[in-house]
Amino acid sequence: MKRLLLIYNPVSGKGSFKNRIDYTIDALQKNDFLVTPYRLSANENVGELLEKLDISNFQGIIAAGGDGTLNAVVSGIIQKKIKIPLGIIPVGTSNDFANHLGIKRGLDKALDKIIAGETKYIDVGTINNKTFINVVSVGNLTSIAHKTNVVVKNNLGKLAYYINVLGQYPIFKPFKLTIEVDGTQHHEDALLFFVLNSPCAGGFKNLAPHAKVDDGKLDVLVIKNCNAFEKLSLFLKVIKGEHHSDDCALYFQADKLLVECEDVVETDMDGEKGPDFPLEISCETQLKIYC
Ligand SMILES: Nc1ncnc2c1ncn2[C@@H]1O[C@H](COP(=O)(O)OP(=O)(O)OP(=O)(O)O)[C@@H](O)[C@H]1O
Repeated sequence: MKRLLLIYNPVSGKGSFKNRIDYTIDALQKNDFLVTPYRLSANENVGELLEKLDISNFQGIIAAGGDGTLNAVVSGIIQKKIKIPLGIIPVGTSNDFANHLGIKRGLDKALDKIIAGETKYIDVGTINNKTFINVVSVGNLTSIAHKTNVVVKNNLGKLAYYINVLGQYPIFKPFKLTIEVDGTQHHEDALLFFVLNSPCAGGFKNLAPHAKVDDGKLDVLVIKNCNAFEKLSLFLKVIKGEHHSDDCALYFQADKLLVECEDVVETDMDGEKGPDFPLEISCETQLKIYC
């Protein structure tokens, strides 16, 4: 039998996966996989866990949770240079990254991908020596994500987040960014800043319309400071994925960038608090996933 390590987050999304573990083990066992479940703790270092477990006994790792769980597990895999494939069971609130990979909600669909055993390599981002799988963001959107009450978020899902975004969008505070790419510096008075691996983030499906997870590049999007009318018009374009050529947006691709900020603003990576400025961001490593 092939051995799989199943790392699950008991609170992701509505916390429902913990009631589906027996079903998951049964489905995989019927297909000749022996499953070792592991219950993730808040802020756990998965790299240390993988070292303790002697991962050479396993043929694959599964992460069951949302984007934050995926970030924790992928960080451990990259940190310990582990080469076995990763399976994803998307049971978080947004699951932006899994959605883009075509791994839809629904346990059976996710398990089918693991059982079928097909794999591919995808890009992973690095920010100040930490790993991100989907997105780095800066700006008020980030503090809204961090401040959105977990209980409310789990009950209302993305709606709680959108209500907060819409309420606070008119009063987003601008910040002064310098982005250095290939020897060129961009100076921007920004409202929001994103570096994306996939096109989807924050529940928006086309935030980076040209992004591909396996092109060795990251997509950079700056929403510039603009007047109230331009803000509203841009927000509507973002929903349709038509914002990237707008005068109030700067959008390009890069494999390496250095970002400095004159103001004090929070950063976010994959929905969790990110490092402080300056940010050294690159797209370097490739991750093998069941897909
Ligand atoms: N056992 C646990 N108890 C409480 N919190 C946990 C536990 N394990 C992990 N966490 C926390 O869960 C968060 C990650 O949640 P995750 O992103 O998977 O779900 P989500 O927010 O519902 O989904 P998404 O990010 O896709 O919207 C991290 O902050 C992590 O520290």
